[in-house]
Amino acid sequence: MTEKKLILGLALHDGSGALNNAWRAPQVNPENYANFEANIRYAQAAERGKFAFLFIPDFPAVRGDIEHGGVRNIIDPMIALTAISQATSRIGFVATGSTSFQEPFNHARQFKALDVLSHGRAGWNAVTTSDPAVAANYGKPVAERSERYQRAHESIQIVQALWGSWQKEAWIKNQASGQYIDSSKLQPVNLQGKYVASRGPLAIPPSEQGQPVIFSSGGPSPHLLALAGRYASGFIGEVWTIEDGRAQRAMVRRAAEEAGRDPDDIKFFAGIMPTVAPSVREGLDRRISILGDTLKAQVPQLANMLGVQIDRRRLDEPLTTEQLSGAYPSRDPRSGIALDVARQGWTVRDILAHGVIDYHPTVVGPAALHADHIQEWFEAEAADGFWLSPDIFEDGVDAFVDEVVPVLQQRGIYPSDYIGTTLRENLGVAEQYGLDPRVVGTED
Ligand SMILES: Cc1cc2nc3c(=O)[nH]c(=O)nc-3n(C[C@H](O)[C@H](O)[C@H](O)COP(=O)(O)O)c2cc1C
Repeated sequence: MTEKKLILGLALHDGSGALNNAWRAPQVNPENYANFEANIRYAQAAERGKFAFLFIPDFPAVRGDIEHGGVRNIIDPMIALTAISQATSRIGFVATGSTSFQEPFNHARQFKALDVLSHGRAGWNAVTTSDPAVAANYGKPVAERSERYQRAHESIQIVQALWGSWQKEAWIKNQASGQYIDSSKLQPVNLQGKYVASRGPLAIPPSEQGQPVIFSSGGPSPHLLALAGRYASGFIGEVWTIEDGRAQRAMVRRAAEEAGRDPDDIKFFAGIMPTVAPSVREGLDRRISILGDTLKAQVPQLANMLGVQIDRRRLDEPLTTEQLSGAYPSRDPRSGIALDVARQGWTVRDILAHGVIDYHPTVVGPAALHADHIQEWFEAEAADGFWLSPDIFEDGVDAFVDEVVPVLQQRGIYPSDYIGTTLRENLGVAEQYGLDPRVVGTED
């Protein structure tokens, strides 16, 4: 049995859950969007399950079907995590911050402050954000990709330099001598890039983990790989199959090596959207009762994925033999899974309730099924860990922690306790303070 243990993270966003319509589920308080106590409860449950981190995606704009679907975003990641940090002691916090719209000095200050007040548990998911609705909120156009990534390289380097600008031995705080700071160890960084700049220094001391950990998320474009390879300790991918996971994890590790780093210093995370229930049937029914008519609206997309006509009025019938023999997976990476589920003979409604159109693989059913999925991917080296988006946070986090986590622990692939007190220790990534001396230059 391998000594290496898998790592878990939990997505937090609107206080309801990852399912469409989660805010309408009877066990959910529809005010949870503005109710921080709910997020604190979920964080404490995840900590009971020894999760290494909470992950907060962020698209600061009104987008999507807000009229019926809810806001699908957290009010403010840094403020939410500040509150949560005071009600937890081990779990880490990875918040998204856009390099395209924030100044590096703001990022450096906020993330290091969170790191210090959480005693070394902060991480920054540095994204380039290409959503025009977000850009409009900052009064800017969406820059083209190479500019966004150049700005991202400059931003992360400036942020890390600012983090290191209060050197480890700078804080004398000698009440007898009267010397507070050794000012030779708190010096400006004087960094001027093409898009961003900062003089510094940043007046925040090191945390217990030195400085926050950097994460990257997205598809494996050459731009993103070059960024992640240089700076990221965690990479959140978007993969539906073990083969995809293996390929993307290998790409991310290679990118780290090419940047002069140890590939084990970047952990690859796959997503999973769990519905834990006593049986698959009960899990599907739980999802159907919440998803309601949104399932019917997904029928044309399913038909496209499988290359067949599907009549919306025949939602409660399986695909016919003719439909199945004519079906083939489209270019949509989820269509192979959809076809497998269809071939098992489920009705169209049930196929959709399996989450075949969700944005990460969905597992529905008893704990052992979830553990099998996770173990299979982990042992195939398709992921170092998973970030979970439970269907309904209110009872879905507890169900995963109380039912699935013990199975993973019994199988010897998940730790029975936290390795340490900092995010860096619990991810198993190297110490770093300031810039990484192994990493030089920006994107070619
Ligand atoms: C799992 C995952 C989570 C992401 N989270 C965010 C996010 O919270 N905010 C954001 O602006 N972009 C997010 N992204 C988008 C990516 O960072 C990136 O912008 C996207 O893949 C487009 O790539 P490009 O910038 O190279 O065009 C996420 C992507 C993935 C796969």
